[in-house]
Amino acid sequence: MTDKPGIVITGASGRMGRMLIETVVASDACDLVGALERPGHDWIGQDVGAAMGGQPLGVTVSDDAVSAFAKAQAVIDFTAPAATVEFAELAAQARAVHVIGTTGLSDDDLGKLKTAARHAVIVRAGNMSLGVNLLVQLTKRVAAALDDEFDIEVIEAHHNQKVDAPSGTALMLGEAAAEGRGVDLADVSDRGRDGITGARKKGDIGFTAIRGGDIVGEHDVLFAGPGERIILRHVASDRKLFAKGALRAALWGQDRKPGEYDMIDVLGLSD
Ligand SMILES: NC(=O)C1=CN([C@@H]2O[C@H](COP(=O)(O)OP(=O)(O)OC[C@H]3O[C@@H](n4cnc5c(N)ncnc54)[C@H](O)[C@@H]3O)[C@@H](O)[C@H]2O)C=CC1
Ligand SMILES: O=C(O)C1=N[C@H](C(=O)O)C[C@H](O)C1
Repeated sequence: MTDKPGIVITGASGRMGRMLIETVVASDACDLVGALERPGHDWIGQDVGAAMGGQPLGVTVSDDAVSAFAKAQAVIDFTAPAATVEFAELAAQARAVHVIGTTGLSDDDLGKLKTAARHAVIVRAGNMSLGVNLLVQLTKRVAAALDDEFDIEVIEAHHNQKVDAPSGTALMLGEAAAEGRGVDLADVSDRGRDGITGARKKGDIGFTAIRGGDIVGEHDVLFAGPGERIILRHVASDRKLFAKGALRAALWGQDRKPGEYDMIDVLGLSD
């Protein structure tokens, strides 16, 4: 036992799960106390370090969230919407900080997270990197400075295994652009053009999703105006930056009041 926060990683075998295990184990500021996978996964019952092909870490992969969360001060969760909603309730019961990187959550899912956050700290962001969260603030400022003579388009590219579109980051950027313009994204969002779409509607915020190969995550916000274009761009080339951001959020969340927070709060980037 140490007095460092104990951290549980959900979705341990996933692209982000593995990166998070490595990041937590490499940190002096916390201890890895649990690793979860979905019921039936072939990692269940194995030491997580050995399952990853390395040295044993003394943590057995389990599908028992209740027991794992009882030992944890924080849960870092990059899985899938149904799992995240279930983990939010259990993390709140255990009073563990729940850091959520999962994207593709529905409005109904978000309502359930809000309920869980009455009892515990939830830090959620569609992107945990410093660069993207700076880009969010820049997008808001540029959108506020330009009128609707400038068409706003959010273009994102990801690997061929990504299951949701637009990406969580693209939606964060779209929300920021809408906020800068003083409009509601739901009223102006234009997704998935195909066929005879008619001319672009003034004031819309468009989204385009590219999927291919092993692209980690790339986002452009395009402001296309008469005679000029502004392009704000972020390129992620290593998932480590998301894992580092998530761990920072887990440590930041210790001793905070229950509620919903995001990476703008964690990084101190609010206007
Ligand atoms: N916010 C951010 O900075 C980032 C968010 N993401 C998001 O994180 C999520 C995961 O991404 P990847 O790691 O690429 O996906 P992945 O498919 O490689 O991993 C997801 C893992 O979750 C596991 N899982 C699913 N249901 C579970 C359950 N009930 N209990 C325990 N484990 C469960 C799966 O078995 C799998 O191992 C996606 O929603 C993605 O968009 C990814 C990268 C950065
Ligand atoms: O699924 C991914 O890989 C990523 N998902 C997040 C998103 O939906 O924006 C963040 C990052 O771009 C990688």
